[in-house]
Amino acid sequence: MSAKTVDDLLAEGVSGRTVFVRSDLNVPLKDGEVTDDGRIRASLPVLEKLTSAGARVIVAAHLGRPKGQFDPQFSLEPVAHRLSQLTDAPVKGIDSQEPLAGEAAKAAVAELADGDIFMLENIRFDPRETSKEDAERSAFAQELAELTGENGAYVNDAFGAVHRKHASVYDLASRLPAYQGDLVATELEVLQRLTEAPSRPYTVVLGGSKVSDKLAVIENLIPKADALVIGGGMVFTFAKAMGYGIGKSLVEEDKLETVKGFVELAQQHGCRLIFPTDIVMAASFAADAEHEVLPVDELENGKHGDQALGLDIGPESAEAFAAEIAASNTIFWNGPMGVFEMEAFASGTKAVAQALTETGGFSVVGGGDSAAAVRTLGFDESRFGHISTGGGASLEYLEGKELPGITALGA
Ligand SMILES: Nc1ncnc2c1ncn2[C@@H]1O[C@H](COP(=O)(O)OP(=O)(O)OP(=O)(O)O)[C@@H](O)[C@H]1O
Ligand SMILES: O=C(O)[C@H](O)COP(=O)(O)O
Repeated sequence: MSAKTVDDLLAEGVSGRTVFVRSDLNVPLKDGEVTDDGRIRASLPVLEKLTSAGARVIVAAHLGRPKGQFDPQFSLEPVAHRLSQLTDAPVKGIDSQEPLAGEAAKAAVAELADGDIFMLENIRFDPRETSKEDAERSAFAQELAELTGENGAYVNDAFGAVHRKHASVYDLASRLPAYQGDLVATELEVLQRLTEAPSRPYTVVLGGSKVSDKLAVIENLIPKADALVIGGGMVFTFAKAMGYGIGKSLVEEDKLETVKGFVELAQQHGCRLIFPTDIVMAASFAADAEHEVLPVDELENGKHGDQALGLDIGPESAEAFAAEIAASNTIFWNGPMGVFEMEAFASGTKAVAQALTETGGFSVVGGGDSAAAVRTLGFDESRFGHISTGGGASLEYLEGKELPGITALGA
C-alpha cells in the first residue's frame, strides 16, 4: 500500500479545513538566533502548497530534548520568527507557557483565516509526546487531533523525526486522515537509491559525537558498504580497543569489545574499515586551545600527554579520506570529522565536504550537524547529490529498520 500524498489532499480540497503538519524544525541556535535554517527551508514547500490552497495550518515540531516541560532554552520562538520571515503566510503562535493543545491553542486555531499558519510551541514540552506508554501518547494525539475540529487532516513532513515513535509523528496518523509530506517522499526516494543496488564502490563516511547510536549503525552497514571510513568522536573508541592511548578524548568504554567485533565482521564481508592515521590533539575543549598533530599510535606522547583530547582528524587522514571519496561511485556521509564549530578543528570536515563536492559519484549528506556544517563552512549545496534533513532517520533507513512515522502513514 502506498501512502496518500499532499497532492491527494489538495485534490480532495483543503480550503477552510485545518491541517495539522508535523515538520522537523530542530535547527541549531546560538544566542536565540537560528544559525542554520536548512530544515525550516526544507519544510516550506508543503506549508506553502497548503496555505496557498486555502488550508488553515497548524505546524508542530520539536526542538532539542526538553524534559517534558516548558523550558525557555528549547522554545520554538526563534524558529517561528525565522519561519515568518521565509513564508508569505502570517505565522501565529501561542504563549509558550500554555498547554500545547489547551484552551488557548483552540482559541487561536478558531481565529485562523484561510492560508494562515499557527505554530505550536515545542511539542516535547508535553511529556506524553515521547512517552513509552501507548495510552499516554494516544491521549495526547487525540487532543492534538481535536485541535483541527471538523474535517481536519494530518500531514507528516518531519523526515528527520520519522524514526521516533512519538505522538505527533506516529499516533496522530491514526486519529486523522493522514498524508505523507513531500519532503518525506523526496528523502525516501533518494535513500532508496542507496539501499537498492548502489553504484559501487559504495563508501560510508561516519563521524560525529553520538557514538553509541552510530556504533549500532556500523554493524548493519558493514555488509552493505565496500568501505567504511571512520572519523569524528567515534575514532577513539576504536583506537582504545586497538590498544592505543587516547588521552581525554571522547570514548564509550562499554563498547570496546563491540568495536573489536566490527573489525572481524568487516573482514568477513570484504568491507574495508578505514581509520585516521593522524589526529589533532588539543590541550582542552576550547576554540583557542593549543593543539598539535600526532600519529594515531602516539596520541598521548605529545605536549599535553594523557590530558590531551582529539578534536579533529589530521591532514594525512583528511587526504586519505578525500582519496577514498574520489574513488567511490556512491558516498553517504553522516557526522562531522571533528569539532567543526571551532575553526581550528574544522579542517577534516572541510576536506571531506570538499571531496564530496568534487566527486563524479552520487553523494548524500545526512545528519543535522553534517548538513549544517556543509552550509556554515560555505559549501554550495547544489554541488552535493542530496543533503538529507534526517540524521538518525536516514541512518535507520539505511540500516533497513522500520520507521514508525512512515509505517503509520501506511507507506
Ligand atoms: N572528536 C570529537 N570530539 C568531540 N566531539 C566531536 C568530535 N568530532 C565531532 N564532534 C562533534 O560531533 C557533533 C555532531 O555529531 P552528531 O553525531 O550529532 O552528528 P550529526 O551529523 O548531527 O548526526 P545526527 O543528525 O544523526 O545527530 C558536532 O557538534 C561536533 O562538534
Ligand atoms: O535532529 C534530529 O536528528 C531529529 O530532529 C530528531 O531529533 P532527536 O534525535 O532528538 O529525536
